[in-house]
Amino acid sequence: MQKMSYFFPLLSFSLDVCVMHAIRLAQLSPLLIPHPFITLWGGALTRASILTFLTFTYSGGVAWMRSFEGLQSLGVLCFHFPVYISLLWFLGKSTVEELWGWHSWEWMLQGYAVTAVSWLYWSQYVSLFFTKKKPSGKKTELDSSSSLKRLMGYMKPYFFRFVLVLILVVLSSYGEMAIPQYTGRMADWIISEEAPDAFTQAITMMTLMTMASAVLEFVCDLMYNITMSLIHTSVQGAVFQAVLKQEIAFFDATPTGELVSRITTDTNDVSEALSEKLSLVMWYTARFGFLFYFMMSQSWKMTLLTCMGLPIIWVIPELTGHFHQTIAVKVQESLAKANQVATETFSCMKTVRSFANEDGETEKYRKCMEDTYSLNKKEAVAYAASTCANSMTTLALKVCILYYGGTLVTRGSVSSGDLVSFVLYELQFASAVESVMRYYPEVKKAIGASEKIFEYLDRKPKIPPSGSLAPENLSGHIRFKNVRFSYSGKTEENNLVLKDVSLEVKPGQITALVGLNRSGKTTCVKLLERFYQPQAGEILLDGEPLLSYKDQFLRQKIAVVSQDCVLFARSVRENIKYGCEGASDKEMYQAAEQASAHKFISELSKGYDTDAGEKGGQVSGGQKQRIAIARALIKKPKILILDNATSDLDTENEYQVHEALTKLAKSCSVLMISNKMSIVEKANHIIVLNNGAVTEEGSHEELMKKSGHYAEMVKKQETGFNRPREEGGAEHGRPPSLMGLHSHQCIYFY
Ligand SMILES: Nc1ncnc2c1ncn2[C@@H]1O[C@H](COP(=O)(O)OP(=O)(O)OP(=O)(O)O)[C@@H](O)[C@H]1O
Repeated sequence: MQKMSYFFPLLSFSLDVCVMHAIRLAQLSPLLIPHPFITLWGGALTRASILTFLTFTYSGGVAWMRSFEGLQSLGVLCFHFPVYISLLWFLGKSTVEELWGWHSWEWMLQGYAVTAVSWLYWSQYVSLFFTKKKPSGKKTELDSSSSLKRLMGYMKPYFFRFVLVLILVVLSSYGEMAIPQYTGRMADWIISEEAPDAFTQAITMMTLMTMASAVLEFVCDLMYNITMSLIHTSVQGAVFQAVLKQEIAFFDATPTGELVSRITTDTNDVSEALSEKLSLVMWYTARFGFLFYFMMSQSWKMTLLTCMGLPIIWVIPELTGHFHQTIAVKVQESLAKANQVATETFSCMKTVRSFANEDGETEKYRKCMEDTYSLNKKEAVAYAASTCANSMTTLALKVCILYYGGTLVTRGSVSSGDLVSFVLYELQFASAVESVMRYYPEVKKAIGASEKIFEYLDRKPKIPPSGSLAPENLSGHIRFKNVRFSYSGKTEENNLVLKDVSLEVKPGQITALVGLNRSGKTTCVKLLERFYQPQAGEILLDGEPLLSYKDQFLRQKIAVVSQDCVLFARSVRENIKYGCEGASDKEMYQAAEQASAHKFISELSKGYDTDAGEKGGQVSGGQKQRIAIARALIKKPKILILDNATSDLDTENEYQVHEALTKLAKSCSVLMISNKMSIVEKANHIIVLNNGAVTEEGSHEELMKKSGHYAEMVKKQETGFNRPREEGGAEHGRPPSLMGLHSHQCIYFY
């Protein structure tokens, strides 16, 4: 079957030759002699039908022939003569020679050459603009077209600027045509020795137009790049905003690096491609248009010859270049092999020496280098051949154009100046077409890449809509009623992090939530902050579902300080006033006093204006926590949550903070998560969480009497089960109320 398909082109060609000869004979019949156009079109139709019939019916046919490209090439082969000859007739040119000679051997082979060139054009270049190489198929096409629409949306506000840019591109490109155009005129002047005015006029026009073109190009580039930077900034801002709106689970699942890369790298890549590459595509397309127009106006025949030659001069160097590339890769591999031998030998030098194998290794290395040398020789030949093919094909096209142009000048069809202009146009034309072909796919790729950015812009955050409640008097009474929750969203018992949790945090009290690690304490806080939604049960605030409150209102009323509290790389003042920029300095000092932070902040080099450093790196852990507590207190919250926020405090500060909390608790609810029993035992109410379920609750004394989980935890601390972190360190300066506490109060539980 495979063999048969090689036979098929030969069969088609033989059949085509027979058909063409049959048409030639038919044309000589008395019936058709007076109607050569009927023979021309009828013959072409017959030829096309027979070849198509063979393509579809012959079982050993080549599949490519049945594809769109195959049928298109067949169409070019059969119909380019009728179209060309009819066009000549339409333009009033003589067609006798063509009408009676189109089926000759010479014309027929020429027809195959034209078909091959047109196929090259299509497959290598034209199809780039439509369907070429789309491995992911339809979706990519759709994606890039919808991305393009979205990008256009961002360009809309600058519509008039873009129109102006386009006008400037067109005008400036037109101005660039002055040099070839007037050089041709000057050549004509030299040959025909016209009046000196013509020369001066040509040189003046050329200078003026070129200067105007350069100025317009400058203005255009400036305007375009500024506009693209504006678009870049607005896209980047929109992506940043869209990312910030996402639910916390999205941030859990998406690595920070990826988020940053989308906002910076991806938007930069797209913007760069659109600023640079799109601008080049615009310029070269405009140049291409003018060059083509001027070339056509000089001589359409020479233009056709140029267009026929261009794919050949691109394809041949591409093929030789490919050969060179393949050998270059082999050279690299061979060098890597030699390097490996050297590295291995040096790293195992002791083994080599002990086996006295220095000569063996040298021989091995020499062999590798010999291989590299022979590949280097091949590479040098391939490089030379590639360079030579490049210049030879360019030269061949130039010679063809000059030869053909010379013939036209001799015949008087074009002037010598026109030929000079044409050659100069042709020089720019080849590079203009090549640049459009090169940069257009890159622009398309960038537009496709913008899809990734729009993915974030389009993403709807999986957060329930904000409620409407924002009562003036919020007491801060929290109730968890049979709350069940899992991070994965799965509701099977073994996936649940919280299992039917019911608890209450009352205003005017300090409530402590304790439990072993990973028992779900922080998860309760995250649910209170509405970072996640419980799968079952409900959370009530002052008797109303948490969801019915306004987002902004809740963020104001609930303040959370966690152990891993983050300070921003800003001044301490900005950190404390974060989110409460309107707060006065007096309020800031008050909050800092309550958090036992005022003294140490005042002692910092620049006081409240000291930079906290990256992630608060300029201050110690305990100081960071106190600043974070001050940041929470300045909000005057109705619910204050301290999630292991006092773990890094020394005893004195811990005492002061606790005093402040006790005062604060009178006007709000304080929920404290801590494994530091010295603090926990002072809470009004203690809730013990074990493996996602509430196992005990009550005051310290009540829980100790129960001898359950809580009592066990206290006992473990007392017996020093866990690593002590601060032994006796608080003796000096310990405040009276903390003096004489049990030993467990100085032991931290992890
Ligand atoms: N973002 C998350 N995605 C998936 N699982 C999580 C996430 N955060 C916490 N978990 C898991 O939920 C469980 C409870 O964690 P949580 O942080 O609420 O416990 P905890 O009692 O506060 O623990 P610790 O005292 O160690 O802070 C743990 O098994 C933890 O691995």
